[in-house]
Amino acid sequence: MKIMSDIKVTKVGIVGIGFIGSDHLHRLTKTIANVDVTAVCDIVPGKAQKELDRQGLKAKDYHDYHDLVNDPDVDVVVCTASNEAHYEIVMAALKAGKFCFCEKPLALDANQCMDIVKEEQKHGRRMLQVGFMRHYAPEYVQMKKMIDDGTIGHPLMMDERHYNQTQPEEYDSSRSIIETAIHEIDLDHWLLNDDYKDIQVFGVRKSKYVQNDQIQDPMIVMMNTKGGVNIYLEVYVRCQYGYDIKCDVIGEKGVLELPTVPQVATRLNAEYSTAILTDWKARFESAYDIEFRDFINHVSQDESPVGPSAWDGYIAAVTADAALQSLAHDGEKVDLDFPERPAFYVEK
Ligand SMILES: NC(=O)C1=CN([C@@H]2O[C@H](COP(=O)(O)OP(=O)(O)OC[C@H]3O[C@@H](n4cnc5c(N)ncnc54)[C@H](O)[C@@H]3O)[C@@H](O)[C@H]2O)C=CC1
Ligand SMILES: O=C1[C@@H](O)[C@H](O)[C@@H](O)[C@H](O)[C@H]1O
Repeated sequence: MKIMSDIKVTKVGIVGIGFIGSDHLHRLTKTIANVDVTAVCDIVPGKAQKELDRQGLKAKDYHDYHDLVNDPDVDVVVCTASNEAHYEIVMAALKAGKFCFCEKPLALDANQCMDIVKEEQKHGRRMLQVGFMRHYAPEYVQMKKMIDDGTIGHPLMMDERHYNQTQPEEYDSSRSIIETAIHEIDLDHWLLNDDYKDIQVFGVRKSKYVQNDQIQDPMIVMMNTKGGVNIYLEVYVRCQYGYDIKCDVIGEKGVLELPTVPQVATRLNAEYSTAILTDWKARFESAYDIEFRDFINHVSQDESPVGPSAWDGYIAAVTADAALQSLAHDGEKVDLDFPERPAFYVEK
């Protein structure tokens, strides 16, 4: 007797095969069930094919994302290209009527994000998810639940750190905000169930490891929420020693502390030590896995994705635009005001 399976294989095309594109390619072919990566694309000739070969995979290799987006063998577009290419790739995917997963930031600024929001709404249902994977990290999910439960009373302050070991030489202040701090910008109001009231961004003494004058590194981001919570975030993208993410939520009765990834501690030669990770791949591995499982589960059934939305991408971009404005004006406080979340983007 032949057993019929109703499990549908989702045909995915990935645009941008750099650091995270390669990682998601591996994830979608080796970790997430019922996915066929039918096509890849990178603007640099040969780059995507080299990665396919390295991972022992076969897929169509395009150099122009339009060809991938319009390929009938691609049902879902995953955009892992550089920030400046997100807008055009996402718009093309939406215009072609395809579900789309776009890495953060959704686009370069709030205007571009609003265009995407409007394009998505033409479909009458959500078609897009943004790669704010921390919403899926079990430790942040637990923190949110404890904040909602009132475990520490009302949150009063947040104390955060977003340190990268290093970044490419051309990394500038704008990227520190729209590519690095954007994670906390997106995450904190979600954790707190609150909206931002204002933001301030300023530099401190520069690290000697900063080679260009286009970046302020480290920089301090401060936000106040409408509910009166003060958020303090250090962004330091060339800290040299490792990848270090801190998130303390200080409440009326206690403190919630984000755990670091479990590492075996060593007691040896009169020393007690634990390793610190060096990049986001290992630090948020389970979050990326859960995120893609959820996204694929929905779109494979022709259902809208339910993870971070284009509206979340837009809210983050409005905040990031204000952050850049503050940095350009020596850390002046910039007020924030957001339009009401449209019904289209309210969770059902
Ligand atoms: N959620 C997360 O934790 C992470 C998200 N990201 C995001 O993913 C994106 C990519 O980051 P990385 O992989 O680190 O950068 P990368 O520079 O290593 O890779 C980007 C790739 O996109 C390609 N590309 C650029 N424009 C293109 C176009 N028009 N068509 C096709 N390919 C194009 C580049 O040639 C490059 O290979 C960024 O937007 C970044 O913010 C990156 C790392 C972690
Ligand atoms: O999203 C990411 C990168 O694009 C970004 O460049 C890093 O700073 C972040 O830590 C990482 O999570």
